[in-house]
Amino acid sequence: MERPGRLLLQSELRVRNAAYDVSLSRSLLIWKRRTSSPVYHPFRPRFCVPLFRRRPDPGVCHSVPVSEIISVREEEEENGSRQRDDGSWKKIREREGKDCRQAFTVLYVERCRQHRWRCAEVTFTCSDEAVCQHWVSSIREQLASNTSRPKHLLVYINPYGGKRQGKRIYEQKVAPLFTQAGISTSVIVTEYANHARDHLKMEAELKKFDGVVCVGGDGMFSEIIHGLIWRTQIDCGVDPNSPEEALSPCSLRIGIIPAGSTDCICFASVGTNDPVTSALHIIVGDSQPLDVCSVHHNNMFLRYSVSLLGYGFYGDVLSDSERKRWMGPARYDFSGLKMFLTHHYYEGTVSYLPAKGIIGTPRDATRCRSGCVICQHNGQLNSERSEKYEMDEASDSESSGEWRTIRGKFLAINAASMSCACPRSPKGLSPAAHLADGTTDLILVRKCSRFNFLRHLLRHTSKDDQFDLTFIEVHRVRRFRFMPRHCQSDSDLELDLHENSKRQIFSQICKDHPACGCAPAYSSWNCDGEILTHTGIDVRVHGQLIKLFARGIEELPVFEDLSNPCAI
Ligand SMILES: CCCCCCCCCCCCC/C=C/[C@@H](O)[C@H](CO)NC(=O)CCCCCCCCCCCCCCC
Ligand SMILES: Nc1ncnc2c1ncn2[C@@H]1O[C@H](COP(=O)(O)OP(=O)(O)OP(=O)(O)O)[C@@H](O)[C@H]1O
Ligand SMILES: [Ca+2]
Repeated sequence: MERPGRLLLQSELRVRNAAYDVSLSRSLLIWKRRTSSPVYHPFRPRFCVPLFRRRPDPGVCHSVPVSEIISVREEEEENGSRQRDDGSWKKIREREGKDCRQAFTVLYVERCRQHRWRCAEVTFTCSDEAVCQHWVSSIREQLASNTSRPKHLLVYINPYGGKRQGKRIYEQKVAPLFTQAGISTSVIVTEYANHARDHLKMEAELKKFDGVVCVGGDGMFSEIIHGLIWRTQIDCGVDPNSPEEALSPCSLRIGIIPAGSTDCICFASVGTNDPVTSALHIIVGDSQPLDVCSVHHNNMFLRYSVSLLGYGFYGDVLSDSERKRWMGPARYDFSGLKMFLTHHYYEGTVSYLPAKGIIGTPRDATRCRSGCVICQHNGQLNSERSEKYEMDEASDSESSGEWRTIRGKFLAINAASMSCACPRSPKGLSPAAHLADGTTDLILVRKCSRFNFLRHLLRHTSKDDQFDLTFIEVHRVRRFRFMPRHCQSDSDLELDLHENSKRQIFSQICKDHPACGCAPAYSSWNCDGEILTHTGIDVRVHGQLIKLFARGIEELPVFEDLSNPCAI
């Protein structure tokens, strides 16, 4: 909890019918009831907790970090009652007695269950107009001095993502909050796939904006980052296609208003997929760096990924589900069940460069949370190393034997650059993965029985460790490559040429006759919900390449906080 610091203002004001000592510093707004008898808080406390967890608030004292004030509004007097700036009537004067003539309302962030944020408000009244004015202008000054808050945003809405609610969600839940916070917007409702990406690449006047807002799902977010990363590289004179180039970080932050089917990037970086919570994180100007993987095939750029790169099971689920878009988000469950029953495995070679010198492993009990020290430490390490080791990792370390290689039969090969937590699996594919540590967790699910695979899948939804199974291995890596068996070099394939040719014939037959039960030769990659056109890929993590309007998942509040500034 922050300490209040030097006071800018201190007055006795009224909240409803009670007198409060109200103070403002650069960091906190505090209002404390002027009474000696302990009473229960008449409003909701700062954290909305269930009644059974509420405690008597000794001095009825509230504090709000100035950084979490959304806006301040003067209540205007008219015809004996007061009118809000937004026009809705509010009879404050009648309620509070004739001496209370001036009022202002502070809107601020209030935390609710499951990482949700809401906009709460408190109205202060006082008899002196000058005092009231002074309070309003002081709070506004403090808000204006916060340079991390966006003032102008470029908003892209996918009207067809998820349950096709993107436009309604933005107009009803988000736009009114932006207006209250004094944020101006330029809104584009996309008319076709890749509209947002191409607009960002070629047309958008990015200098006019402090950030980009994506209303949609993970696929829509993917469009936004492709446009923004490409544009940034061109502006910085970096070749966006080269697998060996150090990419330039994007300066504009991206806000995600979740309106898709999985919304894993929003869920894993905020802790919930709630549009109002996301809008408030944008308004207060949060910033959360994010790792981005670049994916190449034979030195040709394919795509970027920030969440899941999945071959085998998740690739097959996605390919199958694309034909069932009409089912909405339920398509993933249908195709998931189908692919689970189909139980295909795939052969290939995975090579990877383990992440050395970093803190953390994929089996840690600690989680990436707001202000994560592991992301800070490893991020710093990465930026120090990037210049020095850029070429080493691409060539020297390979020849010096740092690369490790695994050949085998796999049900799934997954790379999770973040936890990939989502409502289907609140802990995610790799629960200990970090948003911004410059690594990805490479999860190999070797061929196993359906029963064992089900055990693994089920553990994504329980407390049990999904990696604690003999057929699973997981490595934290900076870079990896995959080569499906049918693409391997002649020398590799010569070993079992006869068997291979038999398999290729079978794979054709099996595509035509899926019921025959033979595994097809290859799957496809699911890259953040998009299917890649190639199967042999080279993946490299670019630490903290982009930034979100988020702060990572907050630890649950500790109510016994002894550093409560009200106690000072
Ligand atoms: C028995 C229940 C097991 C539940 C296991 C749940 C594991 C779920 C893990 C989800 C990980 C999502 C990673 C995020 C990927 C996104 O970049 C991408 C774009 O939005 N989404 C998907 O590809 C969408 C991928 C959606 C995958 C859904 C998989 C559903 C599996 C269902 C298996 C049913 C077996 C039932 C046997 C009786
Ligand atoms: N106007 C549009 N018409 C058709 N497709 C669009 C349009 N705008 C964007 N798209 C595409 O729609 C695809 C899916 O969008 P989105 O990610 O918003 O929803 P989703 O797939 O339901 O959710 P998730 O990605 O979270 O699973 C994206 O790949 C995006 O490129
Ligand atoms: Ca990471």
